[in-house]
Amino acid sequence: MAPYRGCLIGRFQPFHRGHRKLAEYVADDVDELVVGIGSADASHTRRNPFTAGERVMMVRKTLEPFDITDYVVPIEDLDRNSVWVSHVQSMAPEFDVAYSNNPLVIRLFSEAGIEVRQTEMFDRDELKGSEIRRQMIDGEDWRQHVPQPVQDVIDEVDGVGRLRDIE
Ligand SMILES: Nc1ncnc2c1ncn2[C@@H]1O[C@H](COP(=O)(O)OP(=O)(O)OP(=O)(O)O)[C@@H](O)[C@H]1O
Ligand SMILES: NC(=O)c1ccc[n+]([C@@H]2O[C@H](COP(=O)(O)O)[C@@H](O)[C@H]2O)c1
Repeated sequence: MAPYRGCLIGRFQPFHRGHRKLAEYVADDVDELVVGIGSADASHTRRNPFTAGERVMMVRKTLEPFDITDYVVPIEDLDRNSVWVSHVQSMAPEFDVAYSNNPLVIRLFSEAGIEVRQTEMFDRDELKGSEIRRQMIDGEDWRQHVPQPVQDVIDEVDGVGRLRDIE
């Protein structure tokens, strides 16, 4: 029988401890995990500082110790929401269920007849990409909110310097 696959889509700017807990939770639900790196074409902005490749490294290195097969697939944005789900399907391994709390993503998958599961938010006050990026810019302790392999990637690419330099 084909493995039951779940797809987790997000921008992961950066991949933080909330995302890791979410991936752990989804891994319990499915045989294989597809992680879609959304807005793959975006980088070097305050909202999307990291490239798709850098985010692939963050996710792969963090999920490495997990006992699950995972596929990490960059997915560029499109100007047309109406064909985005087909675009995702054209880039990712076939999956049975998607996981997201993003209202637009939920709406688009549901209209395409794909089951979407919403999940609990963990420590959302602290585990939030925009807040972690702000802490990086303001010199606060962002490290506690991201897994060690993600800290290593951010250090490798001088992510803090990059965020401070760009508008
Ligand atoms: N703390 C968290 N706990 C569980 N799931 C989370 C948490 N933060 C985000 N997610 C989920 O991860 C997916 C991807 O989220 P995303 O990459 O936008 O993170 P974010 O922290 O909301 O970042 P940003 O503030 O940059 O929008 C979404 O489905 C979102 O609901
Ligand atoms: N038309 C489109 O390109 C389209 C539509 C819906 C979601 N998305 C992407 O899906 C991802 C959703 O992730 P977030 O939940 O982290 O926002 C984002 O990268 C978003 O840009 C793209």
